[in-house]
Amino acid sequence: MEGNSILHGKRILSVGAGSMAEAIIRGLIHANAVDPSQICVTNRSHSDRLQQLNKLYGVRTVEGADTHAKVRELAAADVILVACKPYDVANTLETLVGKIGNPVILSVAAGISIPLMESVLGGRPQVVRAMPNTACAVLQSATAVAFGQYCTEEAKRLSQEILSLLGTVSVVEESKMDVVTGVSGSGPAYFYYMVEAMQQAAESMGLSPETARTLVLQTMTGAAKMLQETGLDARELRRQVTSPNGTTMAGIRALEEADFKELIERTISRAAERSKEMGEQQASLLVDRKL
Ligand SMILES: NC(=O)C1=CN([C@@H]2O[C@H](COP(=O)(O)OP(=O)(O)OC[C@H]3O[C@@H](n4cnc5c(N)ncnc54)[C@H](O)[C@@H]3O)[C@@H](O)[C@H]2O)C=CC1
Ligand SMILES: O=C(O)[C@@H]1CCC=N1
Repeated sequence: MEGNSILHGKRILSVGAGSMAEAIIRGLIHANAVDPSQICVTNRSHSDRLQQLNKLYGVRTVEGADTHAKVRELAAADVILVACKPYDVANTLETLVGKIGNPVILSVAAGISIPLMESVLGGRPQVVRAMPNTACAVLQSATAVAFGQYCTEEAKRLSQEILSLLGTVSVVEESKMDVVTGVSGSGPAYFYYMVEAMQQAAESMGLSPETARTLVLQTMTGAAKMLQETGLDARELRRQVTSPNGTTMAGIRALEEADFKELIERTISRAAERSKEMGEQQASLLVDRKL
């Protein structure tokens, strides 16, 4: 662990202990970027889940109901990772008001806008909205980030440092976050779906499950490495696989007949729309509550 890192001695409190919180915690611990004692996790319920995270990663935990300990953790936090479901964000942030200093509020919640979070927190909170993906767990996330109006340079550097330990970081305008969510937040699931489909097809055509898994996984990994390491774009790499009138051409033709590119556009667009919709729902609930 680097003693001179901007993360040195910083306290990170994760509000939420689900898949995304675990992916980030696992990544930070595996990157050897923080000492487990710098991370504390809290959850609304399920103390067995907190115990599990403590056992797996050595992080500290506080139970939702453990009020004194929680108040202490909130007051001391340098970064509060908001990793609960989008519909829980506003209520969760409300419970922080008056109990926190001026930490970086690092939200990974899909759809929930920076202005909404700023308005719930009141004052001049340092809100950072990020959209990582679960590959944080293996330090390969494609993360996009947008900064709120009250973020200091230090807050921007701190959040970027944390996120860049977990993979690539692209700074975007907040208005692009729904699209980002459709592309790279949900993206791993499309990829896994493709893997499932290829494995299923391979098995139904007579390959053993083990052979199907090995061939499909290595094909995906090899193709991803070719994209990264050759610097060639996908179209050129595809051309190199496609012999005139050969097998690949026959396979690609089936994808074209099914309008594969249009299907992918629809897939990303639906996910992006859902992100926008979730944000709008939460914003209107908040307006209703204030009336
Ligand atoms: N799963 C993914 O691939 C990605 C998820 N996200 C975002 O991450 C967030 C979490 O998603 P998941 O981890 O998949 O959900 P999840 O359902 O696995 O975890 C959410 C956790 O938050 C806890 N929680 C709810 N309210 C709380 C409160 N007031 N205090 C403490 N804990 C509370 C719940 O008990 C639960 O453990 C969501 O907002 C999602 O949009 C973002 C990028 C990718
Ligand atoms: O499915 C979801 O809503 C979350 C956000 C991006 C990936 N998973």
